[in-house]
Amino acid sequence: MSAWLEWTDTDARSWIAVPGPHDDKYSRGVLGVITGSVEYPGAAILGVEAAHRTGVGMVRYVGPRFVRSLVLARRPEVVTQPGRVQAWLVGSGMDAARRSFVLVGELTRAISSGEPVVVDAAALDLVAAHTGPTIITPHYRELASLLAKREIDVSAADIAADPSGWAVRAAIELDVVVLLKGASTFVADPVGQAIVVRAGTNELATAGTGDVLGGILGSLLATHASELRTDISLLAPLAATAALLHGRAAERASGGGPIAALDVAEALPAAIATLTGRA
Ligand SMILES: NC(=O)C1=CN([C@@H]2O[C@H](COP(=O)(O)OP(=O)(O)OC[C@H]3O[C@@H](n4cnc5c(N)ncnc54)[C@H](O)[C@@H]3O)[C@@H](O)[C@H]2O)[C@@H](O)CC1
Ligand SMILES: Nc1ncnc2c1ncn2[C@@H]1O[C@H](COP(=O)(O)OP(=O)(O)O)[C@@H](O)[C@H]1O
Repeated sequence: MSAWLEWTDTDARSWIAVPGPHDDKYSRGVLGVITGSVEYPGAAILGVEAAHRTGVGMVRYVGPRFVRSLVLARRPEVVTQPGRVQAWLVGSGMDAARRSFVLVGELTRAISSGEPVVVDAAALDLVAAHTGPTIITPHYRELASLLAKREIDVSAADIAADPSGWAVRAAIELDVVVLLKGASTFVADPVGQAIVVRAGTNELATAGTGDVLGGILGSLLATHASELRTDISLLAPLAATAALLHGRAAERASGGGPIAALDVAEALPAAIATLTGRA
């Protein structure tokens, strides 16, 4: 039985990298992104927007060609040339049933690159290829189908009834950090770290907010890539920090009213300024 640490603003503060005078775009970290598809291009835009607004040296978007032009139309600062990256975000906004052979190869190469990686949505079934620091970001249905592929008979309803227990079980079973999404977010790693994040608003129950979370987390991994190389235990607090930041940005965007996912991404800079005491 894990003892769950409730993550606070004070905990999260020190996990957000603030650039200094000696930083440049490469020293801050480059996030490689393979997300979006003809079916779900918006997920790529949401993740890229959130990554930029969390603070990162560069976003290198190398997802499907059709999506690149849409991402560039929204964010001209995105680089679409392949090249070195310090972390990856893969899988949001894709349909596993429609992945091409080439795309599966690209996703697998990123997951097995040894760099820190966030594996979301339609790349979850490829997670066994991981070789470096890896976080998966399923919701209940996604975790249920991922575990079913490993012959663990569990439904989304079972996971909803015991999300903390299933987060721990999945982290051990898959040997990765699990960030299990829901009204509360449970982060578990294979060696017993267990963190719950309750920041946010129920208004987050709207399409695309998970894609925004992926971008936030990718950004935090890219900006901590050198520390992660020597200490994989940093993944869980970074994941919890991403969820807390996501929640605080959502509260700010909502102000008590409804939100759309892009509003959450746009509220990130102000949420970070407050959290890091620079507001
Ligand atoms: N703007 C975008 O491009 C967005 C893209 N998204 C992407 O969409 C893909 C699928 O994500 P999901 O979380 O939906 O995947 P899930 O596989 O969890 O959900 C799909 C299932 O939801 C159920 N469902 C569909 N419509 C329903 C309805 N009207 N009422 C009740 N149940 C219904 C069906 O059983 C369906 O098989 C992911 O790749 C995700 O990243 C989502 O994040 C939403 C926003
Ligand atoms: N009722 C809720 N209250 C608070 N947060 C929620 C609620 N429902 C979902 N969330 C959060 O919203 C996000 C939804 O992500 P996800 O299910 O992947 O949606 P999408 O695939 O549409 O992006 C997650 O961060 C999750 O923790």
